[in-house]
Amino acid sequence: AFFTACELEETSARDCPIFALCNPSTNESKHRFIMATAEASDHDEDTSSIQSRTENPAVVTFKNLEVVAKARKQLLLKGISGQIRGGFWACMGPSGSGKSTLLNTLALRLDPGVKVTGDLRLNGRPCSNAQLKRMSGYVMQDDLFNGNLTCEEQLTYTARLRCPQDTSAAQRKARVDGVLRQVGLEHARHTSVGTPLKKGISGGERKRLAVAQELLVEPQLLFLDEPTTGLDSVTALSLCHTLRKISDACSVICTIHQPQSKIFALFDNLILLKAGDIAYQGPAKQALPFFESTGHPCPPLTNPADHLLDVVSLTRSESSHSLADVDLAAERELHLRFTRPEIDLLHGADRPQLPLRQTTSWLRQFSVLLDSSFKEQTRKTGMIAAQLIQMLIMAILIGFAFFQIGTDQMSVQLRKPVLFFCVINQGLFSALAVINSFPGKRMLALRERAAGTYKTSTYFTAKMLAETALQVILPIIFSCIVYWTVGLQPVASKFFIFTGFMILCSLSATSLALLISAFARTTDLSVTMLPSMLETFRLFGAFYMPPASTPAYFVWLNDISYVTYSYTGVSINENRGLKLTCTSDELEDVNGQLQCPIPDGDVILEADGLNKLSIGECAGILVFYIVFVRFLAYLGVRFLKW
Ligand SMILES: Nc1ncnc2c1ncn2[C@@H]1O[C@H](COP(=O)(O)OP(=O)(O)OP(=O)(O)O)[C@@H](O)[C@H]1O
Repeated sequence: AFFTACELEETSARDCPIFALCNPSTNESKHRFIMATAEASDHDEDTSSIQSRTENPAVVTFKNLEVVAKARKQLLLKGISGQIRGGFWACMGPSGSGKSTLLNTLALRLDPGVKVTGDLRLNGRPCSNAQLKRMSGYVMQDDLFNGNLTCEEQLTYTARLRCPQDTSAAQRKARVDGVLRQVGLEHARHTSVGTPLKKGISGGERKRLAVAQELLVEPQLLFLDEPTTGLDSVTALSLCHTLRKISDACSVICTIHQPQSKIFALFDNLILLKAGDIAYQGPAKQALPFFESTGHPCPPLTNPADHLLDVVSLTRSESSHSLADVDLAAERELHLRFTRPEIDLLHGADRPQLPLRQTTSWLRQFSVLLDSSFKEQTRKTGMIAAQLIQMLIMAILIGFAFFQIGTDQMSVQLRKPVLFFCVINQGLFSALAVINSFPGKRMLALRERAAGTYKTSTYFTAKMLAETALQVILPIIFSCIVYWTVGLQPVASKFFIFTGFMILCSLSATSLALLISAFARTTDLSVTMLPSMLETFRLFGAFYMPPASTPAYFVWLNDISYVTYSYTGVSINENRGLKLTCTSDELEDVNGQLQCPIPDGDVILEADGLNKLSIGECAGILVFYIVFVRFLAYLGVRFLKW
C-alpha cells in the first residue's frame, strides 16, 4: 500500500525512501515511460536528460578523456565522454573501476604518475588548474585539520586565507556562521577538531567541517572523494542530505562506494564506471530501467546501488556457470544499449566567464598562518609538557652523573663525554618531535596548496618561525641546569656561548628531521631513516674519531655532520682558558720544570685536532647549515608530490 501511495502521488523517490528499493510491482509501467526517455536521450545531442536543480550551473564537459598510468602503461580511463551540469552527482563503480581517477581528473588534481589526454572544458572553455581551483572545492577522503583548533577557529582561519582580502572581519564572521548553519555544525562550533591524543568532533562532523571549509568561498563546483567512507549509515545519510541541499546552489559530484538505498535516492545523476569505462551516465532514477532493458532486472527488495554494482562487476569468469550464455548476452546488450552521448564541447560557452576567487597576498597568508601555528603550538600542552619533562629528566641525569667535574686530571676524561652527550641529546629529542608531527602537517599543506589557499613558502616560513620558539626555549632551560651542575667554566660569556651552541644544535637536528620528512613523506619511513642519519653524524662528529684520525675517504662525513661543528664549538668554548690541576704525585718533569701532564685545555684541543676552527666559524657554519637544510626541505615540500 505504501508503494502504491508513493506512486500515485508521483512522490519523488527521496521523499518516499522505501520506494528506493527495487519494487517489482512498479517496474514494468515505469520502465515503459523511462525507456522512452532513455531512447529519446540517445539522440539528444546535449545530454539534456541530466537532472539539474542548480540555477546557472557550471558546465564541466569532458570528451575522449583518456588517463594512462605512465609506469605500467595501464589505461585507467578509456576515452570517456560526458557532462556534469548542476545537481547532486554520484560516481559509482566497483573498487578499482576509476572513480577517484575520474574525480581527480575533472578536478585537475592530477597524479604526476599519470598522463591525461582528451578535452576538458569548463563552460565551453579550456580551464587552467589555477582557474578551476579558485572556483571549486575539493573534499578529500582523509580530511586533515589542525586538530588543536575549534571548528569555528578552523573556519575563521580558512576564511581569512581564502576570502578576498577586502572582506571585513564582520563579513567573514557572517560567512563562517552561515556555513556552520548550512552543514549543521553550529552545536560543535567551540569543540576542538581533535588529535590522536585528544578526542574532538566525531567522524561525521569532521566530514561536515571539511565541506564547510570548501563552502566558505561559495564554489560553483564541489568535488568529494568518498565522503561517506567510515561513517555509520545514519551519519552518512544525514551528510548526503546536506550535500543535496548544497547542490541547489552548486554542482556537487562525489565518488561513493556502495550507498544505501536512501542515499541512492538522493542523487540526481549517476556516472557508473566499469573498468575505466562509463557503463551508464544520466539521471540516477533512470539507471534501473536502463539496466533492466539490457537484461539485468533488479531483484525484488534489493538496494538499487547494490544491484547496479553487481551488474557492472560481472566478469566473464563469474559468468562461466549455468547462466553463462544469458550473462554474456546481457553484457553485450549493456554495451550496445549505452550509446556514448554526443558531447558538445562548447556547451555553456555563451555564458560570461565564471568569476574567479581572489587570492590573498603573501604577507596576509604569512600572518594568518603564523597566528594559527602559534595558537596550535600553545595548545599542544600535553606534547610540550612531555618534551619539557623529558628534557628536565635528561638535564638532571647528566648534571648529577657528571656533578662538579672540577679541573683535575681526571676531569679531562669526563669533560669530553659530557660535552658530546649534551650535543647529541639536544639533537635527538628535538629531531624526534619534528619527525613525528611534520609528515601529517605536510599533507595538510599540500592539500591547501592544491586548493589554492596558500603558497608552500608562506606555510613553511610561518611554521618554521612558530616552531622555532619551542626549539629555542628547551635548550636554554637544559643549558641552565646542566652547565652549572656539571661545573663547566664559571664564566658568564662561556655560559651564553654554550647555550647558543645548544640552540644551534637543536635547530640543526630539527632541520635534518625536516629534510628527511620532506623527502620520505610518511612518518614510518622518516622514523626509519632518521636514526641511521643521526648515528652517522654522531660517529663522524669529532668525538669518537677526532678529525685528525678520520680516514681520508670519510672526511666529507665529518664535514657535513652538524655534530662536528656543535661539539667543536662547545669544546673550544670550554677548553680555552681552562687551567687544569694535578696532585704532586702526578707532576711530570718537562724540560726541567715540574708541571701537570695536561696543564690546560689548549693541549686537549690540539691533541684532538679541534683547534682548526674558531668558535665564530663553528657557529657560522651551523647557521648556514640550518638555513641551507631548511631550504632543501622547503624544495622537497614544494616540488615533490609523491
Ligand atoms: N598513479 C597511478 N599509477 C598507477 N595506477 C594507478 C594510479 N592511480 C590509479 N591507478 C590504478 O587505477 C585503477 C583505478 O583507481 P581508482 O583509485 O581511480 O579506483 P576507484 O574506483 O576509486 O577504487 P576504490 O573504490 O577502491 O577507491 C586502480 O587499478 C589503480 O591501481
